[in-house]
Amino acid sequence: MIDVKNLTYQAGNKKILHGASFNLVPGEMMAVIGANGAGKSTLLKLLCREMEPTSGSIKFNNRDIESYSIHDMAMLRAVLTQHNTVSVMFTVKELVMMGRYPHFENRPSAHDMEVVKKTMLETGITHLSSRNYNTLSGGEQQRVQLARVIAQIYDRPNAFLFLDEPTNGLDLLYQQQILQLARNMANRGYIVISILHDINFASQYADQILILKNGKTVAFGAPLEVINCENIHEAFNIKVKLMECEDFKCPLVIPSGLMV
Ligand SMILES: Nc1ncnc2c1ncn2[C@@H]1O[C@H](COP(=O)(O)OP(=O)(O)OP(=O)(O)O)[C@@H](O)[C@H]1O
Repeated sequence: MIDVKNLTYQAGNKKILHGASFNLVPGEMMAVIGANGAGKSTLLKLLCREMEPTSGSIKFNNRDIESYSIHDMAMLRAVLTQHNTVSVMFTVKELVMMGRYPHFENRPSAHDMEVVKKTMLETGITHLSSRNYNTLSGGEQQRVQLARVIAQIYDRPNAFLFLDEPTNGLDLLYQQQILQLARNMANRGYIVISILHDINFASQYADQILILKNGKTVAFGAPLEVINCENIHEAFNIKVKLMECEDFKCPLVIPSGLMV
């Protein structure tokens, strides 16, 4: 369970995040959407404990996150960041094994190797196993990175998966594959939080959506409750039209011009 209350982050005089509050239960996927500079990455960094909040609280499974050791945090949450350049030559299998580093000291156990094998199978990258990671396409690399973070928490059913714009730079097929893999993790009981730029992907894949603008919460709730013209105007400063679509949890959002 993740319980966030009144989370605020300030840099100098600038409030970057103001009083964000939400809670998520196992099996839920939350998308964080909002315009550039809305505070999405700041929120994710606070959740990862990469930065400390100015005020407010974050509880993971009913415990303040500060009470977890660094090792416990590595067992509890895995993070897919945006920039994953690898300067040394690693095979795909070696890179996915990095996700298991918090689980062993010198050598991976048979269990670690089994987890890497299963994760590669589930993310559809087994055929790339011996390839040099740096020779893969952007979409293939993103799937390998996702396999790495899934391997980190594969055998931790109460864990969380945090994704920072995981579909960035990917074609439509890879975008769908990455989000489906994230959705599958939520369906297995993990809590997944993903920053997304595409509102329609957010409403298609997420159970909850947090909409931010200038660090403030515009809305938090199920796609049907929060995806409407008013909230999208408010958050993105654009006009939109809504179109009913059978397979979506809420109407499709179609940009229809700038606000005057
Ligand atoms: N340490 C800092 N000092 C001053 N301003 C900061 C600091 N960190 C972030 N900001 C500002 O806070 C705002 C929110 O940044 P953040 O990276 O969280 O936005 P975002 O919603 O992830 O944006 P994007 O969609 O462009 O990635 C931005 O205007 C950014 O310039």
